[in-house]
Amino acid sequence: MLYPQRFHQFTKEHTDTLAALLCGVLLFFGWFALHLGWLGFALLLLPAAYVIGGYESAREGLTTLIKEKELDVDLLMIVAALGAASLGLWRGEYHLIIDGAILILIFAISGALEGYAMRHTERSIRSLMSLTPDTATIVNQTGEETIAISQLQVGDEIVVKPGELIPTDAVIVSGYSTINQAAITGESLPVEKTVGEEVFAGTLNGYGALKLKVHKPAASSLIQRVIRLVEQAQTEAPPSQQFIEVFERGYAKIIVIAGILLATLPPFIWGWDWETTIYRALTFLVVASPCALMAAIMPTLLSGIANGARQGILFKNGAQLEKIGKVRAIAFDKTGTLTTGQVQVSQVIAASNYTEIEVLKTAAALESSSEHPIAQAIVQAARDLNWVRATEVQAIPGQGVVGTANEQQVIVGNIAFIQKYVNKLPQELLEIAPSWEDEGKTVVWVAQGESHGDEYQVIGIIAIADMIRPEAAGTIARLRKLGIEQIVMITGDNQRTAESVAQAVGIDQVFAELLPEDKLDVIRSLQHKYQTVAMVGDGINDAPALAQASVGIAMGVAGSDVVLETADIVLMADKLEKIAAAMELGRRSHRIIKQNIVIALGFIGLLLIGNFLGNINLPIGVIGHEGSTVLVTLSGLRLLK
Ligand SMILES: Nc1ncnc2c1ncn2[C@@H]1O[C@H](COP(=O)(O)OP(=O)(O)OP(=O)(O)O)[C@@H](O)[C@H]1O
Ligand SMILES: [Cu+]
Repeated sequence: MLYPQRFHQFTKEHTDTLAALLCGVLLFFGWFALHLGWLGFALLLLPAAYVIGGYESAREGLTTLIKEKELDVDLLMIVAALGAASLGLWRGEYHLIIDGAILILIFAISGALEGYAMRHTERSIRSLMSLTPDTATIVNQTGEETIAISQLQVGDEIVVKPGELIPTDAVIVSGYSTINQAAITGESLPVEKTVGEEVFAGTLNGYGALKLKVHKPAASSLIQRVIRLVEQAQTEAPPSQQFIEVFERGYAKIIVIAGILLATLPPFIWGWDWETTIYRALTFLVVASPCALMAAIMPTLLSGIANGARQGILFKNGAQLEKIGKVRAIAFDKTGTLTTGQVQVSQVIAASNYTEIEVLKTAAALESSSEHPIAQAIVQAARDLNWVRATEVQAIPGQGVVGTANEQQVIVGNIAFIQKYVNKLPQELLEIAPSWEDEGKTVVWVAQGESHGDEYQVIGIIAIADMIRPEAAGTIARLRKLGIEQIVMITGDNQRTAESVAQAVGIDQVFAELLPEDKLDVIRSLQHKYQTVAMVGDGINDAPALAQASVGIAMGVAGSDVVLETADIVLMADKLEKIAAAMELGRRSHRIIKQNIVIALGFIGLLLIGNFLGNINLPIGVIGHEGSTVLVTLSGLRLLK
């Protein structure tokens, strides 16, 4: 049964192409028959060409007319073609029927082309989905069993053999392997993954056998969410397209009114004969229609989205593709964006009377309840020491955590946070901290005191080191080359650390020690000056700023869900240099759209003048009009490359 089903799919996908083809063949034989003088035969073939080529647009046009009481341009085309045919029949000038059929044919071709652009986009994204297997091998008491993905439950354990596709998002519980994540990131270099790390549905397992634990329902796996996002992208028209659509509807009405006037008045005013009058009115209807203008934007943007998806750049809608090309200022978060965010404890120094072990243990007791990367680094460093998880832990975003451990009130966080509790910081630590910060490290202070007492004491400081992304400096330089006027860093971390990183990557303006809402203010003030501002971030603390920015860009897919939802563009490949690629793509699409609009308006203007001066006949009008529509569509498809 595979073959008929495939055939069915094939025909479904290609109906408009087939219709155009069939229309062309019928038209050709109709024209031939007419030349041989077989009138009856021609009058059989040509109407068939009309029906097959025009059916789809007529149906759509009539639906819009009836349901929304709006005129669309497609309907005008059909009316013009039918008008030509009627005129031909009435006057016995059968070549007019051919002219109308040519109109329908080229119209069908441009529709097929547009459909092709749509499907191509969809396919680039669907190809992600087709990569996920339908079944998974689950391990239970009775051994291994193959079940459908839809039956997987959270908590199930599954095995994935070398060379197999990962069936659903899950966490590795045993084994080690290299995984090709190209399906979601566009990056074919395999990444190493081991126990505790997350693997994604649709990615390809390398040489290691893995045992995984399912930690979220298959339907909410990353790839499914991405597919949903893209489906949304296709249904939401960007503002420029919306504008064109509103314009179209108003314009279509004007054309109809003008067309009716042109078809009725000239015989009375200038004494034209009826045939010339109607012929010119029909030509007017065709050449004045804004088909080419309609095709100027969407195919281009869809092609751009498809192109981005292939490179691991996910545009959530076409508007963002247009916008990122216009960005004049860009703000980067530090941790996890300019740096890898895989932070590590590099040094620990205890205050007098305490030991380094105590500092780490105390900090870990609290940080084990925090999600912050710093927290994870501290817990990791203290993994071989035995400590008891603190109680009453409270995380204060952008500052630190407080809680109770060993019957003591403990505070872990940055210096400003600690100073709220401790009056006098140890002099020797105050001297060391800045030198760490100058190396780009973050200093975490740990203090403790009697519960409910007010005597807190610093017990030590911990240096947290992060690695600057190797591609960061290159990306900043490339953005400067692209003419971005302002590049800033905004971070919750302290000024010295921030400046050290900024200097290393070539950013000269730094806003440090910001709370999440302060980041938002910085974006606002940048927008005031530069209008279109992009923000690049990865953490929850960046979400407000990402939402405020004209273009919010999220790094990587492993980030938090909030960020994935808030951002307009997701760099799935987790590579900074994709920002420059996204901008170039945005600018190219902007350029192509502008060219398209100029071409479209140019053709409409020329043809209108030609028609008015009376030296254009219907076939030339049709070819000029529909030809420019096809030209503009094809020009948009350039962006696929
Ligand atoms: N759980 C925590 N443990 C220790 N310190 C913390 C914790 N959470 C926040 N801090 C302190 O607050 C500062 C700001 O944190 P925030 O999460 O806003 O930004 P960040 O992760 O340092 O950097 P960025 O804003 O560049 O992503 C941190 O640099 C750290 O000093
Ligand atoms: Cu048209």
